[in-house]
Amino acid sequence: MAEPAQVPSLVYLVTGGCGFLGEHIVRMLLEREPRLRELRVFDLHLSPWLEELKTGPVQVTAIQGDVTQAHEVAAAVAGSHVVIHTAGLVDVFGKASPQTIHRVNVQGTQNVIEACMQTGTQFLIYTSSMEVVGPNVKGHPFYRGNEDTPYEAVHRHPYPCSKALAEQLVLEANGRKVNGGLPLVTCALRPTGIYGEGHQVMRDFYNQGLRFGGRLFRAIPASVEHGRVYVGNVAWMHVLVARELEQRAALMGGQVYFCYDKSPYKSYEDFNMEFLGPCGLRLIGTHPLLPYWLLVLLATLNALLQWLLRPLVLYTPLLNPYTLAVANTTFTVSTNKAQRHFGYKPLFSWEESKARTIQWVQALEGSAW
Ligand SMILES: NC(=O)c1ccc[n+]([C@@H]2O[C@H](COP(=O)([O-])OP(=O)(O)OC[C@H]3O[C@@H](n4cnc5c(N)ncnc54)[C@H](O)[C@@H]3O)[C@@H](O)[C@H]2O)c1
Ligand SMILES: C[C@@H](CO)CCC[C@@H](C)[C@H]1CC[C@H]2[C@@H]3[C@H](O)C=C4C[C@@H](O)CC[C@]4(C)[C@H]3CC[C@]12C
Repeated sequence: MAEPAQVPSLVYLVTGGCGFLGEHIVRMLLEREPRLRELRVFDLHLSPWLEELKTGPVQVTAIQGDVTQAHEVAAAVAGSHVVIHTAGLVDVFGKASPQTIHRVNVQGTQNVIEACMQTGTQFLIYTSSMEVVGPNVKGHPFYRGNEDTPYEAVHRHPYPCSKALAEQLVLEANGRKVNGGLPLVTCALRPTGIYGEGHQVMRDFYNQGLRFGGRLFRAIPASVEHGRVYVGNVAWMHVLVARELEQRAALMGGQVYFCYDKSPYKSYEDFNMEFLGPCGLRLIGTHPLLPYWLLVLLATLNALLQWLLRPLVLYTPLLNPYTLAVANTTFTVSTNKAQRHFGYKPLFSWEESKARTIQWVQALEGSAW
C-alpha cells in the first residue's frame, strides 16, 4: 500500500457496505480516512443513501454484486489497496438454509481471499464474530475472557460454524504471496453483540413491545451477562486496523481482535432496556416469568412451526432453541489487545453510544414518542 501521501491516493473496498455495520464503516471511512481517493461499496442490495455520499471529495463507487460469484468479487477487488470484508448472512433465525449460509459466509470469504491474491491487494480485514468462540453447544460461560482465554469452541449451528470456518481461511491466508510477490496481510475482528442505529434485532424487540402495550416480559435471568459493543466503535476499529495494518504487519498480521468498548455488562434483555426503557417500554418481571423448561418447549415449538410452515411462509421468531441457549449463556470479553497492538480506544463513550441509540429508536416508525 502506498506511503501515506499528502494527496488522497488509496482505494478501499467494503463488502457488505450497505448493511447495519457496513454503513457505519463506510460513513466512518469518509469522515476519518483522509488518504482515501476511492471508496468502493460492494453489496448484494445497494441502498439509496449511497447516492448522497457521491457529492463529496472521495469517489464513492457503488457495486451491486454477490460475494458467492468469484468473478464479481475479483472485479471489485482489482486495484484496491485495502479490503474490509463484512458481507455475510447474519442468520440465527432460520431465514436461510445452512447451505446458503455456508455459501455466502465461507465460499464468499474464500472468493475475497482469492481475489486479493489474484489482483495483488495486500490488506484484508475480516469482520468475524464472538460466535467463533462461543457460547458453545455445552453452554459454558465465557466470563470477561480475552483473545487468549482457553475455551472449548464447539458449534453445531450453521452461522457460528460458517464464521469460524471463514475466520480460519482469512488467518491462514496471512503471509501468502499476492500477484506481484508481496505478502497478503490479514486480520479478523470479533465483535460481540453489536447495537446502535440500524440494528434490526433491537427494532424487532421494540416492535414486539409495542404490540404488547409497551411491555416486554423477562425470559432471561438478569445474572446472565452478555457483552455488547456500539456499532460506531466497531466501525472505528475497522478504520483503525485498515490504517495501521501496513505499518504493523508483523505484529497484526494473522491476528484476531475482539471489538470492545465501555458498554456495560448486562443480560441481553436488560441491556436492550437501556434504550427501550427511555422510549416508553417496560420489562415485566425481576425474574424470568416462565420456567426455563417451558421456554425450551416454546422455542422448540417455534422451530417445529418454522419447519411445518416453510412451504407456505417464512416464520422466523426471535425465540428458537439456538437464540434461547445463546441468550442464557454468559459471554463477556475484557481485553485491551486492540489498544496494545494498534492504539485502539473507543471513539464513542457509553453515554454517547446510549444517547445515539435512544435517538434512533425514538425516530422509528410507530415510536411511542
Ligand atoms: N450484528 C451483530 O451483532 C454482529 C456481531 C458480530 C459480527 N457481525 C458480523 O458483521 C458483519 C455485518 O453484520 P451486520 O449485522 O451488519 O449484518 P447485515 O445483514 O446488516 O449486513 C450484511 C450485509 O451483507 C450483504 N450481503 C449478504 N449476502 C451477500 C452476498 N452474497 N454478496 C454481497 N453482499 C451480501 C447484505 O446485503 C448486507 O448489506 C457480518 O459478517 C456479521 O457476521 C455482526
Ligand atoms: C429469549 C428471547 C426472548 O427475550 C431472547 C432472544 C435474544 C436473542 C434474539 C439474542 C440473544 C443473543 C443475540 C446474539 C448475540 O448478541 C451475538 C450474535 C453474534 C453476531 O455475529 C450475530 C448476532 C448474534 C448471533 C445475536 C443474535 C440475537 C441473539 C441470539
